[in-house]
Amino acid sequence: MKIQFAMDTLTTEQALEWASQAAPHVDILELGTPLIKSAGLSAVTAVKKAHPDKTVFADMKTMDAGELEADIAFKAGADLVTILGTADDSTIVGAVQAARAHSKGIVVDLIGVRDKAARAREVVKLGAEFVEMHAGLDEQAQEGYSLDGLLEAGRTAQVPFSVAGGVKDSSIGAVKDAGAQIAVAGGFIYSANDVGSAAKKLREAIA
Ligand SMILES: O=C([C@H](O)CO)[C@H](O)[C@H](O)COP(=O)(O)O
Repeated sequence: MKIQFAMDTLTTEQALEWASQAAPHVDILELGTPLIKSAGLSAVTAVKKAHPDKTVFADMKTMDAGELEADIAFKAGADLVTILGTADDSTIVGAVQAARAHSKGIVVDLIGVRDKAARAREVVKLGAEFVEMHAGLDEQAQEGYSLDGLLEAGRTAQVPFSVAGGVKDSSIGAVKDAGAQIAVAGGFIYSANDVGSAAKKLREAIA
C-alpha cells in the first residue's frame, strides 16, 4: 500500500519544507485544497520540480468545469487531480478527457457522498483512476467519528480506492487490511514535532 502525505498548509515554503522531510517515507505528495487556493497552482509546480520522482497530487476538489480545471493542474505539474464525486457525470468525463490528453489520472473524492460504494463504481466506469473514501476535517471533528464507515465503503465498492480521514499510526493497519491502494495522512504527519519521523512511523506500521 502506498502512503500519500496531504500537505494542508497555506504557503509553498512550508509545503516544500514538509515535502523534503517526509519524501523518503511517502509515495505521493498532496497539495491540499487550502494550499492551492492560497498559493495557486505555482505551488504544484514548485513541489513537482523539487520532487520529480514523486507522484504529485493536486487536491483541486473540482465541482464544475472539469476539463478546464484538470487541464491547468496537469499543466502545472500534477500527476493526479481530484474531482468531487457530487459533481455531474459530465464534469468527471471532461476531467478524464484532460487526464488522457496529459497521460495522467483523475481521482474522484467521495467527500459528502452518502452511498460512497455505489458512486465509486459509477465514477470508475467514467474513467477515474481510483476513488478517495474521504471524511473531511469538519466531519472528523464531529463526536463519535471513526474511519469504519470509509473502510466498509472501500471493502464493498470493489474498485481501487484510497482512504483519507484522519489516518494515523494506530489506524493505518486497518486501512491496509480493508484493501486500500493508498492511505492518505495529513494532520498526523504535519502536526508532529518531527514530520519525517511521523511519516516513517506510518511506513513502519504497515511494513
Ligand atoms: O483533503 C483534506 C481535507 O479536505 C482538507 O483539505 C485532507 O487533506 C485529508 O482529509 C487528509 O488529511 P487528514 O484528514 O488530516 O489526515
